[in-house]
Amino acid sequence: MDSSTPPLPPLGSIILAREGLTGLLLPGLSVLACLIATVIASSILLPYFNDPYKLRAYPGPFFAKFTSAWLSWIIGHNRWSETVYHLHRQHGPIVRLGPDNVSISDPSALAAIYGHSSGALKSTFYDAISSIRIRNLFNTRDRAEHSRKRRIEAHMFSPRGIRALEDTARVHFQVLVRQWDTLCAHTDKAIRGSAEGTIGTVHWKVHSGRVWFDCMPWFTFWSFDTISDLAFGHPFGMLEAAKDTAKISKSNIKGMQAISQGNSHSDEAELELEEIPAIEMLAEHLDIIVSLAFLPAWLQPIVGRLPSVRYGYDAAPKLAGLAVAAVANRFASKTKIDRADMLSELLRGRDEDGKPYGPEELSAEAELLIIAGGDTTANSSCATTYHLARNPRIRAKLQAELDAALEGIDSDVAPYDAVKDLPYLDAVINEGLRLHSTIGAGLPRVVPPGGLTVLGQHLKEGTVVSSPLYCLHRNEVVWGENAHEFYPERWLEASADAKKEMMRSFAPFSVGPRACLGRNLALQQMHIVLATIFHRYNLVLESDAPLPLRDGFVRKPKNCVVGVQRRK
Ligand code: HEM
Repeated sequence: MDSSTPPLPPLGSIILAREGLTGLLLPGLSVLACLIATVIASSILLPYFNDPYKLRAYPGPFFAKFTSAWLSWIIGHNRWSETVYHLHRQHGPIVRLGPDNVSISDPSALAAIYGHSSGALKSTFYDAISSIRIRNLFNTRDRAEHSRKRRIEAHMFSPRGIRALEDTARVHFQVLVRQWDTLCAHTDKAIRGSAEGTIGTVHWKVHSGRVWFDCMPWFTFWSFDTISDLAFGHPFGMLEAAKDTAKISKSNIKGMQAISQGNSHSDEAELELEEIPAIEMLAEHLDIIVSLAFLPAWLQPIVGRLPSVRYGYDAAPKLAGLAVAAVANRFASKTKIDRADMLSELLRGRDEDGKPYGPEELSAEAELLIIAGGDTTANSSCATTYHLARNPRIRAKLQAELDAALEGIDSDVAPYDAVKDLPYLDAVINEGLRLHSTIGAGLPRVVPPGGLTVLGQHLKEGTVVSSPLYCLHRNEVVWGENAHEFYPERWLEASADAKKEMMRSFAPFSVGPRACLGRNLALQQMHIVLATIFHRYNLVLESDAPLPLRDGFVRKPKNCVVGVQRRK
């Protein structure tokens, strides 16, 4: 043995030392454990017994009485709207969803909670939904800040503003049709009636005289390319590549600097870029932050470190990078500033003091357009397509209407003017929005000082209250026994009184001062895409199974495999 190596201590002394340590550690740990248990117990039990919002009388799940973690758990497991729906069926129109949170499912609740005179503002839930430090139109909770932003942005979403973007949007319908035509051509080339392959990342196969593929990615590629082109003047290029891919700035700090400097040495900002799967990342990110959003703010970043949620939680800077790169490129290229798109409108926008948006605020608003506009339109179009592919009678009736309206029009893409007032197409779109309820959850608001009376119940200031759209859209009292069926005729057959009741319960874009700003654009896009697809192709489902969904803040189809054949 090396003489410099200290001799090993006798075994007995190691045991004694350990016991000494344990003797010291154990009482310390027990005190700490007791302290933690006391803090947790008092933060859960005290509010329950004090009942500061006077919600104890309302029924609901046992754990919801004590902690908002119950609702987080439900959202995290993709069961938000469905769970709240079943709770209302079980308990009636008022259900407690958390220690300070109540859900009211009644048509009168919509105006009372979200209407112009309600006074209820967005809750802290919206603080979690931001990837850029500065707030955007959607997540700002301050009334004055919201009014300022809404004034700046409202006219670009007016019917006239949207019509001005139609030519830009048309290009992406054409690419969608070209890609689907290429897929359909495989049917003729298939040897002994079968073949398979991939285009980009989307798999297809031919059998039974049709080409079969998942149409959900195609709707998202189309919608994200359209909105990125309308918003930034540059599509992501997903449709052409048939792949979920977008370029972002590697460093948002450098991106912001490039925006501030507005360098114009070249046509593009000198930024290091990287490619990300933007749609997948956005979906993961939204799922995670929304499921954590009802937890206390200090707890969210701690839970966000867990390995199972880290990828989605940490995606925020990358998603911000989408907008930062696009805005930086736009600033670099002075020539493109005058292009007719939303970024030009945002750049021109001034508040009443003549102040324009700064670089960070501009990026925050541009990012919002992608997040709010891309996913929602794609999900609504895909869900409506699912119901049409599932119902041959309804599909044939729609196709007869489209054939008559588009006869003699020499265009692969249905012109909006030709399809915007078709009664059956309108009914199909309303029915798709009703039954699917793309945003189906109750949008949380805070009861203002002085309280709020909803459905005869006085709610105390500070209570979080919502009215779930999915439940209102499936209320059998309003929609009848077939409320769960896709039945567009209900919109055409209803008496004037019944229609009035239906409209009181129908709010796919929400109502009041925080209602969807992109409604006109979404409806225009849905009219054109559904008319174009169902006029040109016949679509059927592979199986009659229910549409698989991620049921979070946005109800997103996971996939929708259809068999497609050219009609024209
Ligand atoms: C079918 C498609 C769409 C549906 C179902 C939908 C639904 C909604 C709903 C329910 C809200 C209220 C959210 C809340 O209070 O938390 C909302 C807000 C908003 N939506 Fe949409 N939306 C759609 C498409 C779009 C599009 C295409 C855009 C723009 C590109 C857009 C932009 C916005 C904005 C900016 C807000 C925030 C408005 C504010 O707070 O003042 N939406 N949307």
